[in-house]
Amino acid sequence: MTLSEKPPVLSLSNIVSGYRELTVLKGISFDVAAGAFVTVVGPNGHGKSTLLKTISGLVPLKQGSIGINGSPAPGQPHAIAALGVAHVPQGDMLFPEMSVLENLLMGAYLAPSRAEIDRRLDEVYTLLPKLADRRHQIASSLSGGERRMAGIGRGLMMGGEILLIDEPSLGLAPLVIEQVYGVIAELSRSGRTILLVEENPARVADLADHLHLLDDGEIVWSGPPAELLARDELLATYLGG
Ligand SMILES: Nc1ncnc2c1ncn2[C@@H]1O[C@H](COP(=O)(O)OP(=O)(O)OP(=O)(O)O)[C@@H](O)[C@H]1O
Repeated sequence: MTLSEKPPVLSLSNIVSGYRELTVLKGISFDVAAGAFVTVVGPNGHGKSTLLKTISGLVPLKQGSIGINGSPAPGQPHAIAALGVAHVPQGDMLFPEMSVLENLLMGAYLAPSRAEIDRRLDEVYTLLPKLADRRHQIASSLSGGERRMAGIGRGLMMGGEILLIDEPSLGLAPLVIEQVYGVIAELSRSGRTILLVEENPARVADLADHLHLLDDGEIVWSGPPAELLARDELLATYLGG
C-alpha cells in the first residue's frame, strides 16, 4: 500500500481558527496518512503554529472539523493527547530549573503505569543518548541543541504515534539543525506519523513526503518538496526567494 492509499490518521476539514476576534486559519483542509511525513511551510506569522495548536486543542476551532484515526477529535488537549497526538511546541518550553529527567517525566503525565513510563524513557534514551548522559542536569544548563532534543524527548514521553513538531530548527546553528533533523528522520523511520512546520522547505527536502505551503492562513500550494524547490516563482512570492 502506498502512503496515499493508507487511511488518514489525521484529517483536517475546512479548519477556521484563531484568537478571539482574530481569524488566523481561513479554511485549511488536508489529510495525513499513517506513517507519512508532512510539512507545512510558510513565512512567519502566517499561521503555522496556530495550525498545530488547533490540532492539539490549544486553540479552539471556529469552524470545520478534525478527525483523528477516523473519529472526530475531542475538544480538550489532554483527550487529544490521549489519542496519541504529541505536540512538540516551538522553542524549548522546558521547565528550566527541573532536571532533564523531570522534564521528560512531565511528558508522561497520561501514561498508564510506571512500567510504561520506564519503557518510554528507555526508548527516548536509546534514540537520544545525550539526554541519558544529562538526565540529572537542570534544563537551563543544556546547550540549545540539547534543549531541543529534550523538547522532542518530552513529546515522545507522551507515547504518541502522531507527532506535531513546531519549527525544530528555530534559533539553532546549521550543524545542530542537521542533528535535530537526523533524530526526526529516525522517528519517521520508526513508523511515526509526522506533521512538522518549518519556514525553510530546503530543510525537509529529503525527509518530507508532502509539503503544504501556507500563506495568510490558507494553503496556496501542495506537492512534493522537490517540486516546490524547483518553482522559483513560488519561492520568490511566498518565501522571499
Ligand atoms: N496567543 C495569541 N493571541 C493573539 N494572536 C496570536 C497569538 N498567537 C499568535 N497570534 C497571531 O496569529 C498569527 C499567526 O501566528 P502563528 O504563530 O500561528 O504564525 P507562524 O506562521 O507559526 O509564525 P511563527 O513561526 O513566527 O510563530 C500572527 O498574526 C500572530 O501574531
